[in-house]
Amino acid sequence: MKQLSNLTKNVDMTLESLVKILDYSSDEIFVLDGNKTIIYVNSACEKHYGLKKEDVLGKSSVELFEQGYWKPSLAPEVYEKKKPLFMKQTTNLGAELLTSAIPILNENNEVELVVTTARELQNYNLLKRNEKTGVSASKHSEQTEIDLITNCEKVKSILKFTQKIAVTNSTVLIQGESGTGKGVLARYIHQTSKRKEGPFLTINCAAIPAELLESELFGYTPGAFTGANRTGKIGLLEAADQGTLFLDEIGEMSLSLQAKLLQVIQDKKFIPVGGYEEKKVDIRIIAATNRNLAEMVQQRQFREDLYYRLNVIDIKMPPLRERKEDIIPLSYNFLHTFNRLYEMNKLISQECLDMLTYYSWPGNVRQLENLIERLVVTSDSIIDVSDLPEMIYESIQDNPALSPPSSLNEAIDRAKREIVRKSFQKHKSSRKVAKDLKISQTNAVKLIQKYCEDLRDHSF
Ligand SMILES: Nc1ncnc2c1ncn2[C@@H]1O[C@H](COP(=O)(O)OP(=O)(O)OP(=O)(O)O)[C@@H](O)[C@H]1O
Repeated sequence: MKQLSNLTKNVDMTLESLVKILDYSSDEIFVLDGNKTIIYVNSACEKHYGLKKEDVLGKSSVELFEQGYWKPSLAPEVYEKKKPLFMKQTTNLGAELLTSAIPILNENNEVELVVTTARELQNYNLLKRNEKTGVSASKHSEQTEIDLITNCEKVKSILKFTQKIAVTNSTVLIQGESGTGKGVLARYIHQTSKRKEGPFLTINCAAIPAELLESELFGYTPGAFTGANRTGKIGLLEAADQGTLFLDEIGEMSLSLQAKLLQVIQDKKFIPVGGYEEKKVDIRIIAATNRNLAEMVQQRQFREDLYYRLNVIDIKMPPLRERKEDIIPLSYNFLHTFNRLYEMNKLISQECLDMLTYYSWPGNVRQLENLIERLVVTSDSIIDVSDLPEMIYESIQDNPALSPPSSLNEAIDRAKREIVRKSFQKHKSSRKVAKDLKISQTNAVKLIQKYCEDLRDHSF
C-alpha cells in the first residue's frame, strides 16, 4: 500500500488508513467531479440515505437528487457560481443536514471537484443547547415530510406501478401482514394521485362497533337514532369528497355494511342513516386487510361482488422478512425520528444493525419502529447488540436461516441467493438475469428455480 509521506507526524500513513479515518467521521463527506459524478463518499452516507458506498460511487448526483434522496439541491448553484455554499438539507430517511459544498477550480477557472460535507443538524442543535446559547431542538419542531422508505426492488416496482395508476380513480385493495406499511402506501397512492389536494381520510373498520361504523361512514340526519347528535352528522364518505377514503381492516366489516359500501362504489351515491335524500360523492376508495379475503369469500364471510369491486387493483405488501434490504434504512429513519423527538443523539453499532437484519420481524415495520424508539430512550450513547431484547437473540439462535452463517459454504450460498433474488426481482426473466449476472441462461433458470420460487408470481 502506497505510503503518504509528510501527511502526519511520526506515523506512516497509507491510503487504506486514510480511507478508514474518513469512514470513522460522523459527518458525511462526498466529492463530485466536474460532471457532478460522485467520485468519493465515506460510510456516513448509509445513515443519511440508506445507500451503501458502492450504490453511490460513479452515480450522477443529479440523478440521485431526482430520485428524492435529498432536498433541496445544492450542486447546480455551486457549479454555476463557483462559490462555496451552505445549506440545510433533508434526506429521504428524515435526517436534517447542515451541508457545505466547496468548489475546487482548475487553472482555466473550471470546477474540477466539489467537496461536500454534511453534518446532522440534530447533533449541531444539541451541541449548541449544551453550550447554553439558547438554541434547542424542539420536541414540537416541524416534522420533516417523510416518504415511504424502501430499498427493495419489489416495493419500488409497487411504487412505480402506483404512479401509473395515479390518474385513474380505480379502487385499490392492499393486502399484507399487519405492520407492513399498508397505511403508508395508501397515503402514498393518494399523494401521487390527481386527488392529492383533496382530503385523505382513514377509518379502521375493526376498531369501531358495526352500528357506529355505519353512521361514521354514511353520516346521519337530525334525530336519526337515540343518542344521535341533534344537528346530524356528515359521514366520512361525504367528508372525503374529491379525495381518498382509506378503509383499513376491511375484512372486519359486517356483511350488511359491505352491501351498502358496494352500492356506493357502484353508483357513487348514498343515503345517510335516517335520511331519504341521495347524496353524490366523488371519492376513491383504498381498502386494506391483513386477512385472506379470497378465502373469506369462499367461507361466505366476505361478499364476492364487493371483493371483485375492491380488487380492481390488487397490491400485496411483502412482509419485512422478505425485504431485508429495507431493515437498515428503516432503522436509520426511525433513529433520526426518535433522536429528534426525544432530543437525543444516539448512534447504532454496525453489529447491532447486522443483528436486526437476521431477525424475522413478525410484527413487521411497526415492530422495528417500536423497538428503535425503545432503544433510543433506554440505551447508552451507542445502541449495541447487548441492548437488544432477549427475544430477538433467542429467535435468531432458534432459526438457523436467520442466524449468522456457520460455514463458508453457507455464507456463499446465502450471498448467491441474495444476488439471484435481487436480479430476478429487477429483471423478471431468466434471459435478463443471465445477462445481468454474466452466466448462461441454463444456469440462470436453475438458480431461479432454486432461490426464487416464491417470487415467480408477478402480480403485486
Ligand atoms: N416503508 C416505510 N417507511 C417508513 N415508515 C414505515 C414504512 N412502512 C411502515 N412504516 C411505519 O410503520 C408503522 C406501521 O405502518 P402501517 O400502519 O402503514 O402498517 P399497516 O400494514 O397498515 O398495519 P395494520 O395492518 O396493523 O393496519 C407506521 O408507524 C408507519 O409509519
